[in-house]
Amino acid sequence: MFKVLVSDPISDFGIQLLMDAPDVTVDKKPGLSEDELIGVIGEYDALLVRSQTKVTPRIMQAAKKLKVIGRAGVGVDNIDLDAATKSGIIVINAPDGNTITTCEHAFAMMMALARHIPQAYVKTIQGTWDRKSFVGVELRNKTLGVLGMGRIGSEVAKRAKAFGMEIIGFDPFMTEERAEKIGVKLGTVDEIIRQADFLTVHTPLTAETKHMIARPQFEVMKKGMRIVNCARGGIIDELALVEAIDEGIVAGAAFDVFEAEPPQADHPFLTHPKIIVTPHLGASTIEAQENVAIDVSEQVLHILREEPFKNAVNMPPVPATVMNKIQPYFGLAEKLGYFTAQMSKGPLLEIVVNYSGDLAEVDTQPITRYIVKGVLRQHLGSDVNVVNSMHLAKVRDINIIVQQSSVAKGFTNLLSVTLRTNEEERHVAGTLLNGYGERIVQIDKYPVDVAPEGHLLLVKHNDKPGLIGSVGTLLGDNGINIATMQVGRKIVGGSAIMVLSVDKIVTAEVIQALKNIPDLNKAKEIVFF
Ligand SMILES: NC(=O)C1=CN([C@@H]2O[C@H](COP(=O)(O)OP(=O)(O)OC[C@H]3O[C@@H](n4cnc5c(N)ncnc54)[C@H](O)[C@@H]3O)[C@@H](O)[C@H]2O)C=CC1
Ligand SMILES: O=C(O)C(=O)COP(=O)(O)O
Repeated sequence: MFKVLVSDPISDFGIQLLMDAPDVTVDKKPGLSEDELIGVIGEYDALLVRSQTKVTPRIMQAAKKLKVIGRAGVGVDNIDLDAATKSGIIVINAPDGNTITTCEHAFAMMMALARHIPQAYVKTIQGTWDRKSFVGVELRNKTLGVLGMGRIGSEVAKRAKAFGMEIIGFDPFMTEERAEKIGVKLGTVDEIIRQADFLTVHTPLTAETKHMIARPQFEVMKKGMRIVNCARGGIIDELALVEAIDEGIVAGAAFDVFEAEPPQADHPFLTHPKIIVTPHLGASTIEAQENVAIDVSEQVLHILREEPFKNAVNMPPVPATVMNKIQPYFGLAEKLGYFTAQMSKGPLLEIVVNYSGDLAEVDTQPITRYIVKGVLRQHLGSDVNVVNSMHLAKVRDINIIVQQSSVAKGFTNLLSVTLRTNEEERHVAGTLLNGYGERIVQIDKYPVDVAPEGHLLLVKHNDKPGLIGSVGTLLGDNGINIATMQVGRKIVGGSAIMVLSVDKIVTAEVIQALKNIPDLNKAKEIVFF
């Protein structure tokens, strides 16, 4: 039974899928402190959060069973991604479910700012009928600067067009064609801040975007411009903004997010007459909360059940079309890595992976993660997974070389793994055969055809008459049934290998007895999972 902890308020309707799953129990414990979370996290397989729960390295260390952290929303800046990756915990988010809701909130904030709605409301309900102090401005014919033209920024731009605004945007990934399609002029950050009557930011908070709007930017802004931040606190320097408003450069600001949340009681935004604020409500609609909770619940369930999943934040993104092509190789990749590692002696220095045939034409990074996972699992067991395999190899100074070639030695696809240790170099190649599934087709220099499953016995010997019979007799005498047998050799009478799939474990004594057979050079049992 998988245990899921929900530590922030997340839509019940959205997590119904998890609550109904027969193999899952869900505990809702919103508002736990870091220490409280550390106290309970050890028993959980999955953690579901929004932005309140700060998932720190200390929590991750205590989370011995945790496989996945699901963020019911977009921003994952409350989750220490490096610590998650090192601990092999998959972090997923729900990037699409709150786009429109947050865009609408940014728009509501921009309109409230233009027409002083919050300030006018307060005065009116206090009994003052003040029509002079709240003369606003129209949005029509104003220039809206949009920094960050991803999902939310693009939707804001589309709506601004309907209000008759000119839009000038910047995003490192925005092409001229796409900008033209949504009616946005592209500009540099400098051009945007000089021209904007309204400026709205929709980037994540990164080292690059932190304080991207600060004193030097305020100094060149159009006098009387207005600023909206419904993305992340810290993109705009809060103290520099207050100064810019007090100096008359900025006419007003609307903020949904703060550098520290919740802000201290004496935060200058909370009392400034020209700044309006909301308590991080951008994603807070019934629709968005249901959407993100459904999305994240579906993916968490897939991860717990070891099924394919999407929206991982601490793994490279793979488009669905590519994923469909590469996913069938994941099992083979891990088995090849595991097989080669079991064959090898000595500390591992290098893993060389070669993709050929069909595999040379797709992004195979995720397959490499499975190979490395297979290699490392021999010694690290369940501590290694596809999230941390590359990291664990790196910290052990294991070099990973990935090669591609279009020729696949007669196969439509071929995946080969070579391990270099300080003692030897071992090599295994496999393929996915239509109708037959996973096959190992080469071991070191020998061609074979073996299904990577169960127990295999790998024997190196000299190609001499009677040797196969001796091996069969010895195994038979020890009650070990041979299911299949493959012999591979390069030249008649030269060195050869035998791969036997056997029905039960071959004990150390039997291995030793095999090694005593004349002309039998090596015997090794290989197991699969
Ligand atoms: N207030 C709230 O409750 C909510 C806030 N958010 C926040 O809104 C922001 C945007 O979310 P989405 O549009 O869904 O993300 P997104 O990933 O679709 O878009 C972000 C865009 O920012 C761009 N970007 C990154 N660095 C940049 C830079 N230096 N200059 C200009 N652009 C840059 C990226 O290329 C990307 O296109 C995120 O920070 C997210 O956490 C999202 C949902 C709710
Ligand atoms: O999705 C995001 O990035 C948000 O900021 C929304 O945060 P929340 O889930 O409302 O705590």
